[in-house]
Amino acid sequence: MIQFDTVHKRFPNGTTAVHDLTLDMPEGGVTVLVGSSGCGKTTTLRMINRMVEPTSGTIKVGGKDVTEQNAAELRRSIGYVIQQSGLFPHRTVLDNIATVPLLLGHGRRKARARAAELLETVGLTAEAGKRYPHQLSGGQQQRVGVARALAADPPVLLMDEPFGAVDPVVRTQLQDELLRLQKELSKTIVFVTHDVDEAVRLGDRIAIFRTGGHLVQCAPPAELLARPADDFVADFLGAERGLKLLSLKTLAEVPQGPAPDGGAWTLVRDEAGKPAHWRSADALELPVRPLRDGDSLLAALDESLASPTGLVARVDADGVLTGVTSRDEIHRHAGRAHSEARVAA
Ligand SMILES: Nc1ncnc2c1ncn2[C@@H]1O[C@H](COP(=O)(O)OP(=O)(O)OP(=O)(O)O)[C@@H](O)[C@H]1O
Repeated sequence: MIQFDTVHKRFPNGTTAVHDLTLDMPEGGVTVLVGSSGCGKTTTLRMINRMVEPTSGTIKVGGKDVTEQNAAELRRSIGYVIQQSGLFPHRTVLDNIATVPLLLGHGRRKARARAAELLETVGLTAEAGKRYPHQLSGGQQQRVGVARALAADPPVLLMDEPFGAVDPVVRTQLQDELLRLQKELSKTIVFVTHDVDEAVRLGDRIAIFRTGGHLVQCAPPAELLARPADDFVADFLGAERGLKLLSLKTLAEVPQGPAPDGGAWTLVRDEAGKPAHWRSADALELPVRPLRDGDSLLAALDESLASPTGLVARVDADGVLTGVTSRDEIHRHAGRAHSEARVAA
């Protein structure tokens, strides 16, 4: 757990970057800091590992006041990932990842073995480990940045716009990877972003700041989307709040029925039982895009609107058809998700 208690940061030039911040960031969870440019997100993050010292107030990590710890040791015990990955250009990828274990006194061999293991964890090949950072794509460099931050197995990970410089497709992949890793590792993560969708996707809690370093609201994404504290938060979350809320719900809770066979549409399957295509009564064939239980209600809504059949084909983890769900059923659940969120908030 990271605890901010009335933390204030005023820089020598008179700028107040963080204004009396009191905020708990739960252990093993992802707390996302969002807000417009200059509202104090990075300063908040950097006070946790003492790259910036607060003017007043206290910050505790795991119950210990950070100012009472040696700053260098503290920094080594907290992973830190930034947008430009911050890799050493003249060291190979493997050596970049091994840096912190080496600093912590692990022998060279052990540090490199750990680095090789982490390469795999973040989805890179052993071959990539032999290259230099400039020989990797932006997305791959970010993966290396994450691997390096994880190298000392720190309980806390600070991530400052880590995926800000990559294209949207790679960004989604990196977010997926982080969610997968987090399921295994349960780190206490503080994540800064400008992107509301990224915040909703990754955050267990989202803290919204406004200029002057004021915290406006901190809540789980569903609560924030259903009940923004004020117009500032509502505007910040954007016009599609309702759709974003559906991105948090999964298709698993929506019932399914048998696939149609012989009416206006037939869902044709291959020998393995996987959906192959839709066939109309007059033999028109259309592609099918099946969804799994873990897909979001938003994806289901999108597919139900896009599919001329008005049906969403559903498959199990192996891609085998389990049934179909109608557009009406999905709409009903979407409406219910909204009313439930409003009541719960
Ligand atoms: N070293 C410094 N000296 C003076 N002012 C600073 C310093 N660092 C940051 N600031 C100011 O403090 C305020 C908060 O900055 P900070 O970088 O924390 O904001 P941010 O929300 O992370 O912004 P961005 O999203 O643009 O990265 C800004 O007005 C910034 O100009």
